[in-house]
Amino acid sequence: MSIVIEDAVKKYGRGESEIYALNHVSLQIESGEVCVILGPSGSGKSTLLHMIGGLDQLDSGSVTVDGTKITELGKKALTEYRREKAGVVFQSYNLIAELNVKENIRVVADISKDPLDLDTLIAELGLSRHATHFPAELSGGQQQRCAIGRALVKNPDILLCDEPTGALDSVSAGEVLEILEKINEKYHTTILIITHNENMAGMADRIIRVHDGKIVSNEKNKKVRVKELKI
Ligand SMILES: Nc1ncnc2c1ncn2[C@@H]1O[C@H](COP(=O)(O)OP(=O)(O)OP(=O)(O)O)[C@@H](O)[C@H]1O
Repeated sequence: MSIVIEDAVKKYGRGESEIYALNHVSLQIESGEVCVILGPSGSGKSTLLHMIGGLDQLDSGSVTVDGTKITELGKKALTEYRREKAGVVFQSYNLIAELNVKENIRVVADISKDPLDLDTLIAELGLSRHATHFPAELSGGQQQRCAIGRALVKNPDILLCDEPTGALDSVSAGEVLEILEKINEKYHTTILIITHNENMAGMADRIIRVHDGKIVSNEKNKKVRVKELKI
């Protein structure tokens, strides 16, 4: 799904404490791209991702996904967009502690129109042997792979990942990124990844750099396999 953002503005605070989280941002991401978003803390990366995910509202400007201006959708249509089209993965895995891996993923499958096959997805995530394990019995990397499964089971067109490897060691981070790479290849999901890790940029088709609420660069990149990166 292509993403077009036009003149997006999001401000927080008032008067002296007013800040522009997004300061007249315009950008375009092509369908099926892996896009890595880099920038210092507080530069507006998460705000940008939330807007694309329909999780928050702009003050002005627009976000268009696959030809639909999601910034103009009513409540019901926006909920449907979030439920069907956009999957979100956070640094903290947010799994339900009382449910095992398969059940955590099934919760979302049950409310999706056309979910992926649970067992196939769990195998792709490398979690077949852990399908009946509870979050407390999993490593951080395994928990994040489960969280990715939960975001992916609805077969979204866009997968939005906010620092997905921020809490992981480099080996687990590499495994998570290889899964994102595989998913992009198999399902042609457009994937946006926020990170502080410059080395991750190598896996991107597009690298976007954000600073003080502005896009400072947005460039195509000739990507390499995650395996070849030093994460
Ligand atoms: N709900 C909020 N209320 C007030 N200010 C906010 C809110 N959300 C974000 N901000 C501010 O907007 C700016 C951009 O925040 P954002 O979280 O998008 O940055 P970020 O680049 O994702 O940072 P980090 O890498 O630390 O997660 C920051 O100055 C932040 O303090």
